[in-house]
Amino acid sequence: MYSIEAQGLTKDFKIVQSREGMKGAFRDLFDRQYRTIRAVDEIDLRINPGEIVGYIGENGAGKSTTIKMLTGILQPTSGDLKVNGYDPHGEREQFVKTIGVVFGQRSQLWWDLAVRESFRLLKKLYSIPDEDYHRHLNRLTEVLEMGPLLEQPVRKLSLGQRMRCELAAALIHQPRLLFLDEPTIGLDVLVKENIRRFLKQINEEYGTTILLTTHDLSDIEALSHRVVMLDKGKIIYNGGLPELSKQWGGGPRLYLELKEEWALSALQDFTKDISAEWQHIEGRCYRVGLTGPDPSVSEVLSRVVPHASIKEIRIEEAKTEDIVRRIYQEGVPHA
Ligand SMILES: Nc1ncnc2c1ncn2[C@@H]1O[C@H](COP(=O)(O)OP(=O)(O)OP(=O)(O)O)[C@@H](O)[C@H]1O
Repeated sequence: MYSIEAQGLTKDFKIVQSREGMKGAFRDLFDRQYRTIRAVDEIDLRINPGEIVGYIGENGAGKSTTIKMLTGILQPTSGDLKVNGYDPHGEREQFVKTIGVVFGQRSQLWWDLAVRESFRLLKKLYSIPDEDYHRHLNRLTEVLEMGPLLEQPVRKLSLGQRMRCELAAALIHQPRLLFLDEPTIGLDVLVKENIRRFLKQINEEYGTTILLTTHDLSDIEALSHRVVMLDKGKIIYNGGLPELSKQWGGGPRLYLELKEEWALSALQDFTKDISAEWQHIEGRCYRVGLTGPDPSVSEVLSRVVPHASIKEIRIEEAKTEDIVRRIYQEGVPHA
């Protein structure tokens, strides 16, 4: 059984379309016009138990809407959906016991209560047996180093401390599937690192499936086995991160500092029969993108060396962030 199995999953929102001017506003009062926005457009998605999948996309791509359907908050307009074997919206009561949710911006802890009291309430809510609760809470307290935080009211916690408690709250009932929305937003590097280590640990130890939505690609790089990229409600990439770099990274780039400044057109001339993209950085510094399958660094150098003297050479691998930004900007050509 898949943790998540969606087929043709779609969500439309009907929104009121306002007419212009005073007259329009007046007409709107009596005769409303609606427009439909397709936020999620027939997506097919299968996630196996134990996978960590990064769900990425630009603002407005439809990530939150998908997560809301997967967690049962929103009812899909059409399509088939099973999460942990349940229809998330239709069988909400049993279903929520099998998932954990952390939304970076929202808290599921009670602001004025001590952290331990919030956990007690969750124990009741999920009907967790005493023994399981204590064993699991002790383990979470140890791994997330929450000991000194348990008696403090939530409102007194720092963001990093609160996020650790949020994670514990989402996992207290040992869900098989964890949804994380921007789990490291606003956290400093050290806390981010700890949280990522913890997530890896629970994934390995308990086989918890994790679906992670984030704008911070280093979260994805550190954690995900697979990345699913959404654009205008459609999945445009579903695969590994290294493959993404290989497919759209444009290969390595060559950084050259020449002894003299050359006109870009002259340098382009040297390599005009191979797919090398020249860029003038500043002064005597240039960057050459090796985009096609054929050109190699040595090929480019062999064209340049007879004409121009080189002061410094560096090979730069394309960064995931740059690749993803490029895909967002240019789209996936053969999606
Ligand atoms: N309740 C709603 N009513 C009308 N339109 C909505 C509603 N929720 C989302 N939308 C629209 O659906 C589209 C997808 O929004 P969604 O919030 O799912 O994107 P997102 O990828 O999560 O973006 P972000 O990264 O900014 O959170 C957007 O065009 C948004 O304006």
